[in-house]
Amino acid sequence: MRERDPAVRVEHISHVYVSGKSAFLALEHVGFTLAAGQFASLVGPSGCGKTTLLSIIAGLIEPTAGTVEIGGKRVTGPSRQVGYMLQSDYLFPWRTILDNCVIGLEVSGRVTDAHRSEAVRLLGEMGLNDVAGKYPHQLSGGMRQRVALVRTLMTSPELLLLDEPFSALDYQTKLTLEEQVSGTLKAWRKSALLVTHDIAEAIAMSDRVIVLDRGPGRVRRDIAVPDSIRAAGPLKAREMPGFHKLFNEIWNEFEEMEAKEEPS
Ligand SMILES: Nc1ncnc2c1ncn2[C@@H]1O[C@H](COP(=O)(O)OP(=O)(O)OP(=O)(O)O)[C@@H](O)[C@H]1O
Repeated sequence: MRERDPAVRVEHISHVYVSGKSAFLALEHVGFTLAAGQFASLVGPSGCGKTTLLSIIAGLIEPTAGTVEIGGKRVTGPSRQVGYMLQSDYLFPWRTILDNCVIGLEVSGRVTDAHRSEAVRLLGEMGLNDVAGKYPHQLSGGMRQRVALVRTLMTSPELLLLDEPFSALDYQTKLTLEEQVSGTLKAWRKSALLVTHDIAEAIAMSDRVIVLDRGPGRVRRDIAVPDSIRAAGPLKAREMPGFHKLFNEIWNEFEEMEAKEEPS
């Protein structure tokens, strides 16, 4: 990636799902740019196309129109530059935690002892000491999500796509993980796009919150999170002045979208 290339450039993305004779416009003219090292959240009403957009950026779905560039290169299919982390951790139950962590590298035939040591070090950084030889069923949901993050980071992606990775966790675990993931991604200078239904989580973790409009999805608002909130980190962000004002601003966008939908 050249110095000035953004992590992601999404231009005029539209997507139509076709099944049989019916067609459904899921996204229309979506465009935004994410600078290298930035963390942005995508929020919007259920069904507005957030996962579709993430899948297009990941190269898993070809858009009907428009282009995506990652690190200055046009996306034409899945790429090693992108790591995907989902609500479910998708760890293989028959593999140890360490073997799960290096699976992405193993697939491309490049696992070394140094990689295994790095995975153990990263697990330790995420507060997971002494788990390398265990199996996924021996770990809690929050621990497994941390393993999933280590597995994602092991392939050295430039961009992480996070699709509701914390939504299945209890509140306390979720806050702890938000803090750990955010700290790790900042330390590694990774760019990330997080899809979440949780407005507080979006503000607490991000440099920007992108609000998608009710279907067909379009960018409705692109809101910068003030420096004071960003600098506080996810846990403390919620106590910062300005947090609730921003929360209400985004909440009002959702209310306006809902009001527009209601039959007159
Ligand atoms: N394979 C598909 N075929 C047809 N329609 C689809 C398909 N996948 C998604 N859709 C529709 O496209 C729209 C956008 O779906 P998508 O899952 O991207 O929304 P979302 O914002 O992620 O939803 P949620 O917040 O509920 O997870 C929805 O109306 C959905 O029903």
